[in-house]
Amino acid sequence: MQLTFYKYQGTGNDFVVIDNLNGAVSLTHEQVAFLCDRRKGVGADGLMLLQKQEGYDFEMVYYNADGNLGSMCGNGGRCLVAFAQFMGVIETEAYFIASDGPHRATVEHGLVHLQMKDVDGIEDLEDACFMNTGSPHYVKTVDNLQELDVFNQGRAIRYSDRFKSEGTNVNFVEQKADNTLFVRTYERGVEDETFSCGTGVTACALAASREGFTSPVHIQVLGGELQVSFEQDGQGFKNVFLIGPAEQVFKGEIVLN
Ligand SMILES: N[C@H](CCC[C@H](N)C(=O)O)C(=O)O
Repeated sequence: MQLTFYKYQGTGNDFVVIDNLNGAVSLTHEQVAFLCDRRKGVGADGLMLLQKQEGYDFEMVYYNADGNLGSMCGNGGRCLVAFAQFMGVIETEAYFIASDGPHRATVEHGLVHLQMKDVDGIEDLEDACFMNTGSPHYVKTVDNLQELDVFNQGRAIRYSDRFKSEGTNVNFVEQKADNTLFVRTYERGVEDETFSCGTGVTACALAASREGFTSPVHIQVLGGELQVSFEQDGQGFKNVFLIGPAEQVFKGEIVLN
């Protein structure tokens, strides 16, 4: 089968994106893993299908690079909104359904503002915290993040007794001046450090709000800059938005076996 695909990236988190508005595309686990393989396929941190869904502008189907259906992906969501706009499915506002429920988004001055799910609360761990922002996130504050071995330290936490069966994404955060965080993330399903993780930086911003950081929090990641705005709601948070760029890189065709 010859498959037309698009490549998108949002702050260096990159995705194979496929138009499945006619419902004709159905990919196996192996085909998704092949398309995301950086040596044998196209190469990406994840793969998304743009699909029709009644009551919504579209449906986001997200797979991790390992070929498994994933939970919510914040950067992917922003990229799929940009793709839906490119395809003429939306103009500047979107209401779509993803694995963690409905999402609203707007495109303003080239940036996608994506509403994330409300977060009920933050679980405190011994020297870190844990929450679900659509995907599970462990958040640990560190010094000198540039020098940290994110791969090995992140992997050790992801495969620790508490997390090994379900997995978790692991974020390391350095607090900077001017309401800014520097974040590096080990991603479950990619099983490596990625250049940016949208649900991850969202978790880091909400965690930092407990230490005086205010909305919008500015976040630096290896692949660029993001912002997270939110409102406190008791122990939780509502009106959480992930704001950043989403760019089409290229379009191609690939033969699938
Ligand atoms: N890169 C994504 C997270 C993907 C989630 C996935 N790695 C998982 O939890 O299995 C983001 O921008 O939010």
